[in-house]
Amino acid sequence: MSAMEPMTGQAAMEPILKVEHLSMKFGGLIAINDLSLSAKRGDITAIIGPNGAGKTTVFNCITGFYKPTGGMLTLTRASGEKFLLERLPGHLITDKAKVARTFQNIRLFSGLTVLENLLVAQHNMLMKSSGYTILGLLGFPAYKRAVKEATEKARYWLEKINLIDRADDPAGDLPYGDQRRLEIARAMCTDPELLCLDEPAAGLNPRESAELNKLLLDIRRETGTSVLLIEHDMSVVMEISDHVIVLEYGTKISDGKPEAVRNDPKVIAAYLGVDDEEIAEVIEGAQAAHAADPVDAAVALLAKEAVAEEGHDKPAEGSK
Ligand SMILES: Nc1ncnc2c1ncn2[C@@H]1O[C@H](COP(=O)(O)OP(=O)(O)OP(=O)(O)O)[C@@H](O)[C@H]1O
Repeated sequence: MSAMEPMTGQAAMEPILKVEHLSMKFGGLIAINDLSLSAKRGDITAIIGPNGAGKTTVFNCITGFYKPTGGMLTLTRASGEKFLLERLPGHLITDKAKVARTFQNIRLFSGLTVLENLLVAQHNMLMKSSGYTILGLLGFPAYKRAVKEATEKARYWLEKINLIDRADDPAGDLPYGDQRRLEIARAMCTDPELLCLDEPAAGLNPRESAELNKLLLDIRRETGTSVLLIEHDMSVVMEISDHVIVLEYGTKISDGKPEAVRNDPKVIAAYLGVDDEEIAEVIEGAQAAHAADPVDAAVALLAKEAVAEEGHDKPAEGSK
């Protein structure tokens, strides 16, 4: 298969993203080990897992920042066109495969205005309409039309994220939560079919996390964009995801609906750093004791035990 392939009739039914036998090594470290997963078109799919599980590495492989050591990443657009992401240069992953991303650390142009940040995102489209010439930039009607359209699109997204009143302020002056939403708006200005968000709720307070949930659900409903999300904030993951994939040490340990994953002893064990058989036993105990939410009760009990154990291990204050 070439990096770009024409549509087939079946294609629109296929998952938007299929990752097959992905592996990524950094020297002797195996960050991703034979990982396969898929994301359904129109779904919000979350990738979760403890620190260092390999989530960002998967994103970096999908978005062309890393060339994987092995495996295949197939993006199928709604038109049926297929792209092998591991073979595409980064700029074509955005322009042709229509994948956009945000980063764990905010990467806005803080000295540019809020509106300008959204226009820069559309730079490639504007350059194309100028015919890549100075004359084009000066007078081409197509260019003028493209600038008008780009500004309209930017303003549309600023309305959506409630930042239209701050359009002319430097992006760096915005509060942190607003900058996070602006990054999402910037990604949406490239008209992605797959939006990859790396910890969009990091550093947000509960009100801002709730706003983020609403924004992502609105995006999905109004544009049909598929969302792939890395997130540690379980209030975001559990409330808006259709499908959750859990990684640990670069491999998949669970995959399913949010509720099923939340109750999976393997997942709880990975997060608490304990044995999954022990978790299963404690959950059974909580069920037998008729706890309202046996999983919550089991997690609370194990977390309490872990804290008590840690306190026990610590030398008494004042001792050397
Ligand atoms: N460029 C790199 N060079 C060397 N090792 C790397 C590189 N990128 C990631 N790693 C290693 O790969 C493993 C997975 O890292 P990754 O950042 O993908 O995990 P993560 O699940 O996103 O973690 P977190 O939740 O803390 O962001 C870690 O052991 C990390 O140190």
